[in-house]
Amino acid sequence: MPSRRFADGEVVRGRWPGSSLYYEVEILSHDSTSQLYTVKYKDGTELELKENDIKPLTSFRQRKGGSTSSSPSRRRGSRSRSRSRSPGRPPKSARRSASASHQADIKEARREVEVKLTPLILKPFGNSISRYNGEPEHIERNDAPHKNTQEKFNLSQESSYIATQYSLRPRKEEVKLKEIDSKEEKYVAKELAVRTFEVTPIRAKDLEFGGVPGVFLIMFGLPVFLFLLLLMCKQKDPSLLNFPPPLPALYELWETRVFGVYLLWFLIQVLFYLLPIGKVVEGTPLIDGRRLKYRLNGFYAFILTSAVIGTSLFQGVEFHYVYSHFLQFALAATVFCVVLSVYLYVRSLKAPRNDLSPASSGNAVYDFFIGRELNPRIGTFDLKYFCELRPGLIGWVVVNLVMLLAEMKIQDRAVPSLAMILVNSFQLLYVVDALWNEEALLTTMDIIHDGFGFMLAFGDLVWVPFIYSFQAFYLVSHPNEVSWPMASLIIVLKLCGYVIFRGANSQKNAFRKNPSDPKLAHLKTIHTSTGKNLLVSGWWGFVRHPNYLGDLIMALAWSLPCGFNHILPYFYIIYFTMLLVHREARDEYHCKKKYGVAWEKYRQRVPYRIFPYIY
Ligand SMILES: NC(=O)C1=CN([C@@H]2O[C@H](COP(=O)(O)OP(=O)(O)OC[C@H]3O[C@@H](n4cnc5c(N)ncnc54)[C@H](OP(=O)(O)O)[C@@H]3O)[C@@H](O)[C@H]2O)C=CC1
Ligand SMILES: CC(C)CCC[C@@H](C)[C@H]1CC=C2C3=C(CC[C@@]21C)[C@@]1(C)CC[C@H](O)C(C)(C)[C@@H]1CC3
Repeated sequence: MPSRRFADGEVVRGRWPGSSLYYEVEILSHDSTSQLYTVKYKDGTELELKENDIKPLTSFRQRKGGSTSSSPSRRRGSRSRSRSRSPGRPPKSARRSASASHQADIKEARREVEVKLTPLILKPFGNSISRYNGEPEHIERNDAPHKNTQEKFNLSQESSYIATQYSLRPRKEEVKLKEIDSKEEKYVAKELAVRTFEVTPIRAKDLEFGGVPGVFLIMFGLPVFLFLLLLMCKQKDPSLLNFPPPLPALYELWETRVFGVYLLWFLIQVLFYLLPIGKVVEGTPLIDGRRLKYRLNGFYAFILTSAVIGTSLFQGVEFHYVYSHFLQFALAATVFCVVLSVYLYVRSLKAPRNDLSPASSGNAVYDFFIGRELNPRIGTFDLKYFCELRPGLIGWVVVNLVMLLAEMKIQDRAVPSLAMILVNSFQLLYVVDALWNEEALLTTMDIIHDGFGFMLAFGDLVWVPFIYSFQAFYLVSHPNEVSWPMASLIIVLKLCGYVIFRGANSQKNAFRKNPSDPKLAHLKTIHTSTGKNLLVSGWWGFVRHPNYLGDLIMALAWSLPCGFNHILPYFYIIYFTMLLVHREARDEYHCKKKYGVAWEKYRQRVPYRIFPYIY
């Protein structure tokens, strides 16, 4: 049996995941199978660390004068000393051979970070590690003056993560220091990136979606369920009490021409994605400090697609073909998604460990579903990012348009029904909003946490275009007349949902981008030991996931135009409630791990998750 180096109860220094910082931790236990130590940070956060990420207290060589207990001013003194070793001052490395200097620099950088940022340094600031995170006195107004330009701040904000980890200085000073330090920290992060970061395999108990049996069921069940729903919806009486229609044989559903049209659609979107228009931004830092670049041109892709669709309509292209072959298109998309998932899994086997998703487990079935590789790319082409917003999401709008035209044709209408117009415009607003705020996607769980595997491939390429368009599909064969007063009420509901959804998402994105944004000065925050704070007022003080609440209200407004004759058009809101309740639980789990006691405090301050006074 392999021996362990540290005993339970021993106080050591543990590396904070994703950074090079070492904090005082207590060893709680050790798992001999996974060889992981469960450690507790002073703010109560419990994490599992590898032995390599733990160091005895004695191994931390202190700077002369014992800087770990230094006062704020002395600390800054130590900063300026460290700056003298930044790339801006080459002599040291210039004196050495390239590889020797490289290695030595890494060593130096590591020692630098370890010594400079020991938690003891910050004691005089009432740091969250030495005090209960998020206590009332730590809840402060977000009213720091905004001195720096947005651009400057953005540059330093994420990359100076290391420097701000435990710092609770006045914000004014903080922002200045962030700027000064950003270059240095970037350098350190870059150098440290050469070390391989081992993705810790998560244990069976941490598997989400019901583990291996759960994901197995989802992978086989969802496509079958999709076809059943579509077939049911096509029935004259789509009551759930009716026996579900038999699934047609695969050969009846397969049409090579349809698959060709689907491929053409996909390739057009690839082409638009590759156009060198739109600004390039950096994603959130990866586990090894790197930040990937993303071009934001989703909105342009949408405009170009609209132009192509408009021209095709004008040229008399028969869009009814999509409606009359809807099941065939769903199958073509499913087949494409399966092939893509297999490709993603196979290529992930060659991916460096650094590139694996934190959600991956080491189990082949589970990883095929959740995605093994976090950001699979071919050159600069980011497969996950592309699929999340382009072929499926824009495809959804096109499918809705197809349904609108089909309704006019089948019901022999000169103009579409009010119900169809409402559904089309509501969902168009949702998609345009997503593309307009494309950058916000970079901070979602899908991009940061989940890999790219069957789950997102199927969700993005099949589920979104063929299930999210379900209301419009339903209205083609089940007309519903909506009165104007009813329509007005539904519009008000949709707008309320949208205001909450957009308000909450924009507030959080603005805060994450620039916590000193003067527009957010009135908001209260809780400090956390990671350096990122949590909003506790505004939308995020209302419930813990106000964006989900807004999204669900909008989802209800999408179903109401279909009337109350059948439950089928309400499938979306039922599914979506389940998805978001589950997603909220996943996010809660991650935030608890990330923020420890501060998250607990946030939960106390904001007790409801999604629905105020209900849940
Ligand atoms: N239409 C659809 O099918 C779907 C739509 N969505 C929508 O996508 C959007 C993004 O959703 P999702 O990625 O799940 O999650 P969120 O956008 O809600 O992001 C959750 C993260 O926000 C941060 N956070 C949580 N609480 C606070 C707080 N009080 N103050 C500041 N930051 C906080 C945390 O990350 P950190 O602290 O690390 O920044 C947390 O992990 C939502 O609007 C959702 O409705 C999602 C799924 C499906
Ligand atoms: C069926 C599967 C088990 C689950 C599939 C889930 C996916 C359909 C969703 C997961 C997260 C999504 C997001 C959006 C669409 C649905 C999926 C892919 C989103 C692009 C919709 C538009 C929003 O404005 C958004 C915030 C950009 C969404 C991001 C998450």
